[in-house]
Amino acid sequence: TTPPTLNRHQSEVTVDRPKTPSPRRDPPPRPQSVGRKYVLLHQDPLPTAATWIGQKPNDTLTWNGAELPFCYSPEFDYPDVLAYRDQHVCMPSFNIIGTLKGGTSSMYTYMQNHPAVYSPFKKELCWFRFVRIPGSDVADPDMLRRRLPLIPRANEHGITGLGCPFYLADYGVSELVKEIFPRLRLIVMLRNPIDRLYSMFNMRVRYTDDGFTGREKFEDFVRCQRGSHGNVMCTSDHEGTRDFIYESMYVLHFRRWIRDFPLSPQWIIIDSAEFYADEEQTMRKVFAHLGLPPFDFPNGSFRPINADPQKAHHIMDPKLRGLLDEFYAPYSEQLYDLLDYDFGWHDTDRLNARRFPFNELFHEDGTPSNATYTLRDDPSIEDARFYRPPAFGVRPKAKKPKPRN
Ligand SMILES: Nc1ncnc2c1ncn2[C@@H]1O[C@H](COP(=O)(O)OS(=O)(=O)O)[C@@H](OP(=O)(O)O)[C@H]1O
Repeated sequence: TTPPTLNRHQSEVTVDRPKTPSPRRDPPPRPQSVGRKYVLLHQDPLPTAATWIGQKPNDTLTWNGAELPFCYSPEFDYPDVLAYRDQHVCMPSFNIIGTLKGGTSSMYTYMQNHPAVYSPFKKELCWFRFVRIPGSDVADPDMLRRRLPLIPRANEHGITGLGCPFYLADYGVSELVKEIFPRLRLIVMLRNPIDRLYSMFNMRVRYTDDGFTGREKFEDFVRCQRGSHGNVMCTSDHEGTRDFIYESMYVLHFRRWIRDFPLSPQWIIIDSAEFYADEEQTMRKVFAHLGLPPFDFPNGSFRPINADPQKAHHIMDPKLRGLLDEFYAPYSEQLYDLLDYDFGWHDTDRLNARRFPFNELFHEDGTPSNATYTLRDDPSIEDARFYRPPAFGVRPKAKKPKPRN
């Protein structure tokens, strides 16, 4: 067939194709459940799910003696919105949807080392975050397909995938993913919620964006991230600046996501601590689960990406850490129940001896309740100075460069 002509200003491209049976009208049967709830990478043996990756071509291609998975083709089962350029766009097979500061950039980078993984334009193609902004040029559905790797027809063995760790905590993304990429592998890296929060804060201070000046103290930030007048944790109403504290309440995000994607081997859930401790072993398992042949990483491949260069720029007060431990423990425990796995993030013996009614802060569906809890109960935090970030989108003015003499 002649390749379709592409007009960038057209939103739909008509393609003349011979009348062959359409996989969209007559989709291949879904694989049966493999009997496990989901894939947590400590499980051994891993459930095999390689058949989910793509349609098998008639001719197989092997690499290092193993058969390679097949790049998703728009002809396979994707909606028209992505079906152009005929078979030449490789659709994502996986997306690292969370969690921010969980080691996602390293995971993404290490995955790109595999010869059968095609690299898209960049990691954070967060298409579903922007698709709903009316009147914005980023709402263009061409945005995603223009940035996906183009695969020559003869070389469609291999997969591609994206990394948008914002998605886990975003509202409304799971519905869109279900609509557009119903079989996307959802990779989530879960890090100790306090370390994640601290890492997130440090990055913002380092980059002085999102309204940060670079002089914020972690205590002030935690005390009132959203300027909620001294109420501890200042939980989000999901507007404006991202709520980093809320982002670490993983169970709330999972509850939303599993409405559209029940726990199944479509999920790959990774304990970041285990990944940091042995990157190679984790990568081996991720590749195996994606149906990719094993890959021997060259020496020196596991340099941490996005590491905070000045870890000690502001030391976390141990009392504050204790308070955050108390705050997050109930959410983490619910996560352990949901995933049937204890990440061991909190000092549970100490916490069992002292409990705050944090659950009252949220309704079952994760929306904040009117209940408040004040830090005044904690004698370690008395001189409250409230940090109030400016509204989202307001950036400090760029400094004018000094004129040279
Ligand atoms: N291999 C390895 N070993 C140990 N630690 C590692 C590794 N890879 C990433 N990291 C740490 O993960 C943090 C960055 O996470 P992300 O890449 O997900 O950040 S981002 O959301 O993409 O900005 C960042 O944490 P902090 O240094 O605490 O900020 C990285 O140091």
